[in-house]
Amino acid sequence: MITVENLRKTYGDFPAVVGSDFSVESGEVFGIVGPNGAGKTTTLKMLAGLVEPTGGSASVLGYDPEEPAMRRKLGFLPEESPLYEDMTARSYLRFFADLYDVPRDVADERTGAVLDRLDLEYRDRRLGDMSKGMKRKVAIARSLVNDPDLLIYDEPASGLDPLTTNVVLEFVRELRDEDKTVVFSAHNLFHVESICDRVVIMNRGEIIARGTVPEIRAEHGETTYRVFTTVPLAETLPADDEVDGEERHVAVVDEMAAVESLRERAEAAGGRVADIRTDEASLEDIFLRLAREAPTTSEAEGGRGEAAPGSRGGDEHEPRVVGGNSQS
Ligand SMILES: Nc1ncnc2c1ncn2[C@@H]1O[C@H](COP(=O)(O)OP(=O)(O)OP(=O)(O)O)[C@@H](O)[C@H]1O
Repeated sequence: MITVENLRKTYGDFPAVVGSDFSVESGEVFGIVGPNGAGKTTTLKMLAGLVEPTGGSASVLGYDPEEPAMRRKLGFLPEESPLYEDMTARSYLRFFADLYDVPRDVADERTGAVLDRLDLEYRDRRLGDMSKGMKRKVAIARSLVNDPDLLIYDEPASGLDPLTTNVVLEFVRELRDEDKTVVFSAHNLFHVESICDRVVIMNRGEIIARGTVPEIRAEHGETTYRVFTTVPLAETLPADDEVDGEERHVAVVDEMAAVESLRERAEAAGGRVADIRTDEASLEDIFLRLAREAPTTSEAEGGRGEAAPGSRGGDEHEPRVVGGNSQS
């Protein structure tokens, strides 16, 4: 559905996207995640044909994104939706239906169903009098007016209250169930973790990790085990809770071999391992670590463009030493 090869964008001298490679399969929810300035919006705009790449290529729905035919098959939600303040939601959606040559009755039914699912009331209210969340829902309905197979959403839930965020994210999840493909950006990792099939993590214009959330966890995250024993061992500390009058001691280890060793020694000491709890790194933990390991700003300013094309996932992404000091 989307193939991106060594896609780059430089604004003047500033490399906003330094060479992305990824593909999005039909029916996926694909997340592009990263902090402010990572290059997410620039990437999405290149896919939507709104920003011309400086280099590399993108194929979207089998088209070059610049081709008008592609845009008719796409639903794009910009980060800030430019809504016409004096129009009502209804007239605004009809206006876009006309632009896409969608008959009004079809458009009314289609967008009405979307707004029902998004719980938007007051459809005859001026857009200028609507809250941010309401406007976002209208913009989402607008993105579906032409019944596209592919949706590109820039930060769909950014700045919304928790309830509205849930409604919007749940809606995105449901789009997948209807065989739509969704590519969306977020800086809130929780949003991505809960609904994406696959993600790329971007930082300072480059992709620093990619895969399903479990794959990224396996590759970049640390799993630790809290092992509860009924007898004290060299590396255990007393645990707060007793269970049925039985003492609990706890050790934190990061390998199954260490868990086994604790088990053997607890049994040798007349006790046992009573419980093992696994703590998995959240995407947030992994992201913070990867971002720390990424180039410093000084390297980024002079060196984003020198980066090898393509992803820097996996072994390629060793912490790099800058000016003799690695980031700590
Ligand atoms: N039109 C432009 N001219 C010059 N620089 C730009 C332009 N658009 C974006 N940039 C710069 O490119 C970098 C990437 O911006 P981009 O908007 O793609 O990031 P982002 O990940 O979407 O960030 P945010 O979460 O803040 O929206 C930023 O440093 C930004 O200042």
